[in-house]
Amino acid sequence: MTATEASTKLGVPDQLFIGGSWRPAATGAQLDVHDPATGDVLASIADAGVVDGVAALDAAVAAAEDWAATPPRVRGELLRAAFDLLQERREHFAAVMTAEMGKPHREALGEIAYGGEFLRWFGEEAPRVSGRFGDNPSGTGRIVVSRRPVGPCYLVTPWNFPLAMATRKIAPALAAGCPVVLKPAELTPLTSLLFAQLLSDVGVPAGVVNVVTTAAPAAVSERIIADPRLRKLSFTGSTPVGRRLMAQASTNVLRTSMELGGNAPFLVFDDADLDAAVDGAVSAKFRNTGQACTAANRFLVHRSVAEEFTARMAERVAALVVGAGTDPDVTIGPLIDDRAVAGVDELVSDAVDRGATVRTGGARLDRAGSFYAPTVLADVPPGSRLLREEVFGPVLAVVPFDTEDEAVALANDTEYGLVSYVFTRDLARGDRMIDRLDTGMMGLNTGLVSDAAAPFGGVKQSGVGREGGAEGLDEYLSTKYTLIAR
Ligand SMILES: O=CCCCC(=O)O
Repeated sequence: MTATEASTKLGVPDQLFIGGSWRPAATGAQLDVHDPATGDVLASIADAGVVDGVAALDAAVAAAEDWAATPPRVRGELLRAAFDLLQERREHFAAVMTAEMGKPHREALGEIAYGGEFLRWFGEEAPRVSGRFGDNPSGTGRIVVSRRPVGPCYLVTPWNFPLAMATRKIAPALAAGCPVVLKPAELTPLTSLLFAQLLSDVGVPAGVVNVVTTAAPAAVSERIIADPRLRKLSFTGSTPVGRRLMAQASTNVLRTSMELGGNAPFLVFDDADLDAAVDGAVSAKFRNTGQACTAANRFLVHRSVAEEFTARMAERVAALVVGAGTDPDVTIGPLIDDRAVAGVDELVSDAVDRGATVRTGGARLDRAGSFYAPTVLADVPPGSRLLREEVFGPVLAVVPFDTEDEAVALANDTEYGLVSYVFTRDLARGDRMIDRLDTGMMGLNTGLVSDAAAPFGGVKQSGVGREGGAEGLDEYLSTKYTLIAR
């Protein structure tokens, strides 16, 4: 089968979506998309260059005024229609996500439920944008504060959640009245093309959403970000790339939202409910095969329960079923590619060389595709790279601690500050952790915090800005103050 036939079989458009219509790349170039479970080519789609990126921005700029003037209720109802149609098409979306990203089918359905909620939530928020007014203190005029859409936005999304990261940006932008250019990751562009089709089918006007898929993201992004007509950049991805994009965005003083790397601590105190902690650890670590910025990276466990926790985790993790995401029994899919497998293996070898003990897993799986065995490591020594760097794979590293102060110091000993997880039955201690842990989000007795109604985001080098909740809409609005003279 040729790649193009495969693309047709997946039922995904294979061209760029610009100004409401599908078109090939100006150069005719094609980009191959691979199945991480087999390494086979899944589809061959348009590979945009700088010229296409500019055309997409042209289309967004042309649509900006009308979209900003579209009544908020109408914008909200389009988002709600997109939510409904996504539910109807969820099996198709799940199949495409599993094919291009590798996540197990049930996780793909979970991502559709999660990602869809951004459409529903921001559809409901669109008519609720409000301002304020009042007399100025000298009594010479009335202060009117209103909120306006920031203008054309450039949205750059990662490969690990191909739908949810797109809806988390597109939905608030559209609710606020901003047109967008979406650039999905080159490893997983198909879901975004399918989503562009869905938005077009529900009647989102031409030019409001444009999608450019490209194997040259740096060049395309640099050109779009340098364009003075762009007003906002939103990026989810690694901290090094985020830093570079922020520097580029500074030239035109763009509004930026950055969801960057994480190195989440997962604290288990001696009074924790260990059943809940083990369940929480499975979701905080093994969701998406550990490929999430929110994935727990360092399991800090009180010494008195460290052995029991580790033994129970090793048993649970050894029972996870690894394989192609299309197999309904599979709970752990492949990593995104072989480079990712090599990176995980390096970090595990480094920890083991320094004295960590492998309790289960610990090696690449000897089979075709990019698979790494779900792993539990005990007694990971300080100085191990695993404790400093984001693993982005199915590796759970346990570090024992003796006191609350030591646990907090270890948890905060990182340049990142996205999320932390705390398991304790002591409410006062849980409350103290809210103040003491330097992260933008915290799960107290839960291993999953993501929610369309909540502000997702980090502190320190995990980023700036929030996505989701009322705060997520603010990111796409600017504040306008008018003084009405008396
Ligand atoms: O890598 C970051 C993706 C965020 C996943 C989530 O929203 O839970």
